[in-house]
Amino acid sequence: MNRQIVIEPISSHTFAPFGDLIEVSDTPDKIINQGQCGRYHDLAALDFADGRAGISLFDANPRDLPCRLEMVERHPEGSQAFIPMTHQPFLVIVAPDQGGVPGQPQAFVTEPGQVVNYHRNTWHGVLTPLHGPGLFAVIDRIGDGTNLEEYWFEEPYEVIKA
Ligand SMILES: NC(=O)N[C@@H](O)C(=O)O
Ligand code: NI
Repeated sequence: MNRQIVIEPISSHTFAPFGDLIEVSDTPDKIINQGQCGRYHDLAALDFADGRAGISLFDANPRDLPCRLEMVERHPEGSQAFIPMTHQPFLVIVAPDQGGVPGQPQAFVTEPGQVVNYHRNTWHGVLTPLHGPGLFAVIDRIGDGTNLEEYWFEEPYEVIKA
């Protein structure tokens, strides 16, 4: 069984089954602040069941490629957005759900400046910066319960560049 995952280009279309890929476009939705700022409005589907939205800061260790994927996780009660505080790409791993367990994982690397919002209950790898500092703002659900389901693969995958 091929346990290699080849990184593929990310686009809002390829990522759509798993979440929102957020970035500025050529034309802002609205020009504000006396013409000094473009607003790119309401770009993600946020979802926080029985809880509230929170902003946290994550300071994660950068990883080198190729890297091992030993597990994926998901948050049954809410979406989770990762907003890089640097202009650096990061690794995004997602997998479809197949009867309650993850199917074949897919790997993407964002373009600098792109933001990712995992939809509620989407299998994903943990935050994986590829360059330091691995500083991110994270918008996810604050509420009761664990809101975390982990799945450890019997055999790890190797994530490699195309
Ligand atoms: N557990 C946690 O707060 N972080 C993970 O959900 C993650 O996706 O990195
Ligand atoms: Ni997560």
